[in-house]
Amino acid sequence: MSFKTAVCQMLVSHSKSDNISKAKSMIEEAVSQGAELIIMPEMFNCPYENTSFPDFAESYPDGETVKFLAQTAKENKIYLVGGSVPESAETESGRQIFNTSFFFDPQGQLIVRHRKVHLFDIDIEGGISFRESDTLGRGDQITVAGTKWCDIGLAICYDMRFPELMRAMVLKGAKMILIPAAFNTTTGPAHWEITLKTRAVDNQTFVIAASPARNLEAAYHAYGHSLIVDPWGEILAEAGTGEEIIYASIDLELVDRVRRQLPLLRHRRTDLYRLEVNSQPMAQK
Ligand SMILES: NC(=O)CC(=O)C(=O)O
Repeated sequence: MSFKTAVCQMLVSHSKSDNISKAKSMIEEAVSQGAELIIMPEMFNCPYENTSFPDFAESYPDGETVKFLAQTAKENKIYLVGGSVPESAETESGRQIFNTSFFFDPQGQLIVRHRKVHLFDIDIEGGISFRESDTLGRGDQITVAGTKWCDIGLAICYDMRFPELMRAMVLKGAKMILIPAAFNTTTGPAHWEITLKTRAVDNQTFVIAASPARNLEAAYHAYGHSLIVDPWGEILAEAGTGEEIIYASIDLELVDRVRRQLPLLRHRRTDLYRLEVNSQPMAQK
């Protein structure tokens, strides 16, 4: 059995309400094309910059964006990954903002939320510097969502660079990994495609990464090139740098076929090495 998935590579502006309206029209377009699983980009309601995260932050379940996501999933009877948004939440160490992805089912119920686990604190000579930890707290869970098709792993952008996290999701049963992301024009050309293809080939899963469109008026220039890769490492769909929806038909039988013919997971030498996982078994809502 296969189903259609879509990635909405949308242009993000400085207006939250415009971003939500744009997301709505792109999601409706994808639904009209038969998509049942739709993935939005990282920070789709907010410019990707530390100065904006606190201003755009909202809480679950009453925030404008999360309400919109739940309602849109329900109205259209789709699985909807709400890219990510700045989430404001009370924690043991006080109020914090997280870079959070909310994943809704076709009844509009939250299945899981993933808070970005690895914060993007980097300084690349002649390129980009960014410190998410200036404004954001980090999540502490490995996130796998149960859906009617299969278990699906969820991570955000920089998380994809950590193969242990991806493997941990796969060991929990994930056959697909979804990654709202916003690489940039320094790291994107160098690492985006090779990293996504490698995660797909190592884990023999579908990997779907959703980027914002490139906005040259923004402080942070997203790479674009949203990508859908199959478990054999084939690219099923790739966006350019502008606003665009990409689609692919997902046949989960391919995961089983590839794993049967090339049994990497079974051939692991767990007598020699082993992945130790310390997080809770499942992300909490
Ligand atoms: N923006 C990110 O979180 C990650 C990124 O751009 C990179 O890893 O490169």
